[in-house]
Amino acid sequence: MEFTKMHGLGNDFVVVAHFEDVPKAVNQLAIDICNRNFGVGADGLVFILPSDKADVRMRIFNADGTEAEQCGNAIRCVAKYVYDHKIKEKDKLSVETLAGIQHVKLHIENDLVSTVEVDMGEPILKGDLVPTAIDDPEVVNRPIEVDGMKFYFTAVSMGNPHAVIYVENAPDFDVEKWGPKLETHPLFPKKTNVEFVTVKNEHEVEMRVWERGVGQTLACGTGACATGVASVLTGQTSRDVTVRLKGGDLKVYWNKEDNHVYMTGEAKEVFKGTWLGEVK
Ligand SMILES: N[C@@H](CCC[C@H](N)C(=O)O)C(=O)O
Repeated sequence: MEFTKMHGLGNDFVVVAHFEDVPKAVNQLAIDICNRNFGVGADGLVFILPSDKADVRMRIFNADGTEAEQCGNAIRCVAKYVYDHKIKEKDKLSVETLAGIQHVKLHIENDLVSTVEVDMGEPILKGDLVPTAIDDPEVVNRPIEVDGMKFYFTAVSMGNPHAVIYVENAPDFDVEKWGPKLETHPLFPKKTNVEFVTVKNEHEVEMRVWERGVGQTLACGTGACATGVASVLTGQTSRDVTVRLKGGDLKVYWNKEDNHVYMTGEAKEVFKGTWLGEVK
């Protein structure tokens, strides 16, 4: 199976673009291919597929084999792949995902996509998609206890679940210790992505992330969007923020007019390869 290795700020993906649909045993394939010792190594496996509703369809599988509804960094990689490989030669694309159709604008330099702006749609603050079992419309700063430690989380869905937690110093926070305990807390029936955030000023936050089904990653696009929304809801930032992640920066803008969240950042193609394992 031919693949391309891509990343958005170090959130890395094995991208496969020549299938009509995903293989039957896709969950095991994702586990095998994402393995950093015995496979290619990646945070996720991404398929770019034909769509009858949009320019292309994206399906994203986490390193543990589970399918995610949405992935902000992967959408930017998909958009870059589609333009750079001349699958569609236009600078505005629509991408079908399990969380709906996303619209992207491409910024092109020397005939290649450099950065991508994604309309990530409206954040979801209530209902089944919000990562909490409690039927309570109040999403902001809810208490949660793990191993005798109390945190406060703001629940935001960007199509996939996020729990945003403000901490004193995100870059020094022990993500590896607390991330997995929060991801699998009984309060989150579908598990959750967890963002640890420090607000620097009204236009800048620092974020570290523990991703559902993956572990700590260098960046998370939907996590950055959820953080932008949570930071406005908690009155800490303006609607226009730079989210500083381990792998680099993302611009997030939550537009008051249409209630949509816009995310802008880079996407990179790193290498091509052939997967020699079985694809069933
Ligand atoms: N890295 C992604 C999110 C990938 C999916 C996530 N792990 C989930 O299970 O929801 C991003 O850039 O948004």
